[in-house]
Amino acid sequence: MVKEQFKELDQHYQQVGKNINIKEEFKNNANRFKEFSVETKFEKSGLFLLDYSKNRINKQTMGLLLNLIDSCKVEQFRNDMFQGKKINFTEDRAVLHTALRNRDPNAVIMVDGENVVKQVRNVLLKMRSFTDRVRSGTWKGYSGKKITDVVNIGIGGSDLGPVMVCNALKPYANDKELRVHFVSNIDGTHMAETFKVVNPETTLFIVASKTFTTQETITNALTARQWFLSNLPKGTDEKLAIAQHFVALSTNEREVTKFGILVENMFEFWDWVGGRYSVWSAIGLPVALYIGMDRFEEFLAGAYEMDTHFLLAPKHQNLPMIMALMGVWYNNFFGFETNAILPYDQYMNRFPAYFQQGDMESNGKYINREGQSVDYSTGPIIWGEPGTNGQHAFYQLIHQGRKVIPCDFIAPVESQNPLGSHHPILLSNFFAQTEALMMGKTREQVEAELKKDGVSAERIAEIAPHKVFQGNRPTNSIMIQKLTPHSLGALVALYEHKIFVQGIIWNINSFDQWGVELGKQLAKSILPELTTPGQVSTHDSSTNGLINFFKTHSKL
Ligand SMILES: O=P(O)(O)OC[C@H]1O[C@H](O)[C@H](O)[C@@H](O)[C@@H]1O
Repeated sequence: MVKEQFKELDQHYQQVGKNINIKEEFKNNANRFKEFSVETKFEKSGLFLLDYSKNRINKQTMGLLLNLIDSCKVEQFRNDMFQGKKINFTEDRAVLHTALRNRDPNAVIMVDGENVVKQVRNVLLKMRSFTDRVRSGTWKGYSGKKITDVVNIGIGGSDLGPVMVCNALKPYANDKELRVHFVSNIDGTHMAETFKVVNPETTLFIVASKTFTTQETITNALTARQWFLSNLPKGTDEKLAIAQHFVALSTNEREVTKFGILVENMFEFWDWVGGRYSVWSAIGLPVALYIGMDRFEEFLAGAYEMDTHFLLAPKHQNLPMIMALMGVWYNNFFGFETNAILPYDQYMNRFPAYFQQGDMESNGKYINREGQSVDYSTGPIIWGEPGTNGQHAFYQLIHQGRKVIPCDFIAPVESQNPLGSHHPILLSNFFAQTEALMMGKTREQVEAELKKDGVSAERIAEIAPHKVFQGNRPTNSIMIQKLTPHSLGALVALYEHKIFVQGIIWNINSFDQWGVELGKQLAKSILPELTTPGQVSTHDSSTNGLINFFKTHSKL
C-alpha cells in the first residue's frame, strides 16, 4: 500500500533527490532559509524555530513529501487519535496522551461511555493536594519528619519520562528541600546505591508501574519495602508507616492493593495511556513533587500548545509533520538508518534516551496494519548525547564516516545558567557543526590551508585526503527561547507527534510493543533453572553453555 504513495517520490529520488547537494542549493536560492524554516511563537512556550533548510531537499521534494500527508490520511488518523478512537487496535485501546494535557476547560473526550477529561482532572487534583502536602511538610514520615527524598521505582515508560523531565527542569526545583532518585534496573546495585544516600525516616517511595506486574519494578519495590521495614524502630506501626512512605502510580488497583499500598495512596491512570507516553499522567508525580504542581501543569500546557499546533497548522508549516517527512525521506529513500538527537543543553541530557524508547518502541515494527510484513524500512535507530560532549566523542563518524546520519540539533536561545561567555561558546559550536556538516571542506581548501602553514608539497600530498570533508550531511536545527516547563512540554509533544505521523505513513501500529514480550517470557522460564541444582540441557548449546557457566561459578 505505502509503496503506491512512495512511487512518485521514488522517481524523484532517482532522478533528482539522490544528487541534491545542499551547499549548491543554498548558492542557487537566496531564500532557502526562509523557504525551508518555520518560526512560530507560542503564547506560553515562546519562540520555536525549525530550520530544515540544511536537508537534501528542494521545492519539488517538499511538495511530494507533503502529498504523503494526504495520501496516507495522516490528518484523519490524527483526528481519530485526538477524539479517542481505538487506533491501537492490537490492544483494542484508544491513544489519548493528548487528553492528559488538554487544557480546554470545556473539553469532553469520550472513551467507552466515560468522559476521560473528567477522570484526568480528578487525578490532577489529587496529585496537587498530595504534592502540596509533601512539599510543604504537612505530609510527614513515621517519625514526624518532613519528606526530603523521593525514590521512584519504575522502568521503561514509568521511569524514563520522569527522569528526563526532572533533569531538564532542575532549575525549577530546590534540591536542598527535596531530592528525587530513580531506581529502574533489576541489578541490585541500583537499589543498593540508592539506599546509601537516603534516610528511611524521610524518604517517600513511589512504585510506578502501569501494569503493576513488571518483574523489575515489583522486585525492586519489595526490596525497598523490606529495607524500609527493617529500619523501623521497634514498636512502630508497620501498616501506618507503609502508608506514610509508599504510594503507587498504576492502572491496576487490584495489584496495588495486593502489594499493600492503600487505594487512597494510589494515583490512577488508564489503559489508553501508553507507557512511553505516560509522563503526562500520574506517572509524572515525581516531576510534580520535584518542581511543584503549578510547574507540572505548565509542562502539560506547553504540550497542549504543540497539540493545538499539530491539529491546526497547515501541513507546510506543521512542525511535527515536517520533521516526520524529513525522517521518511532519509529512512525510505536514502536508506539512512539512524537519527541522532543532539541537544545543546546539559539539562536535556536524557532527552535522546527518552526518545530512544519513544521512537524505537513505537515504530520498531515490521508488520503493517493489515498484518503483513512490510518491505520498506520503518522506525529509525535513535541515539545521541548533549553537545558539546558528543563532538569530542562520535562526531568524527558523523563528519567523515561512511554512514550518513541525519541529526537534530536542539538549543535554547537563553541559557538557564549564563555564566560568562559559556552560552555563546556553546551555541557557536552548534552553528559551526551544522554549517561544517553541510559545507564540508574541499581538497583545494585543505591544500591552500596547509600551504599557508608552510607545509611541504610532499607532506600535503600525503595528509590532504584525510582532511577533506565531503559535506552534504543533513541536519535539522530546533531553537527555542528558553528551556522552561512550557517549552519542554511543547518539545516533547513535537517529537511524539513526529513519531505518530511516521507510524501512519509506514502503515504500522505505533502504540503496541509486542517485541518486548518474548525476552520477558524466556527470562521467567530461565530463572528457576538458575537456582535448581544440576546442569541445564533444554536450550540451544550456547544458552546451555552460558547458564551452566554461571551455575558452576556462582555462589548461588
Ligand atoms: O509501567 P509498567 O507496566 O511497569 O511497564 C514498564 C515498561 O514495560 C515494558 O517493557 C514496556 O515495553 C514499556 O513500554 C513499559 O513502559
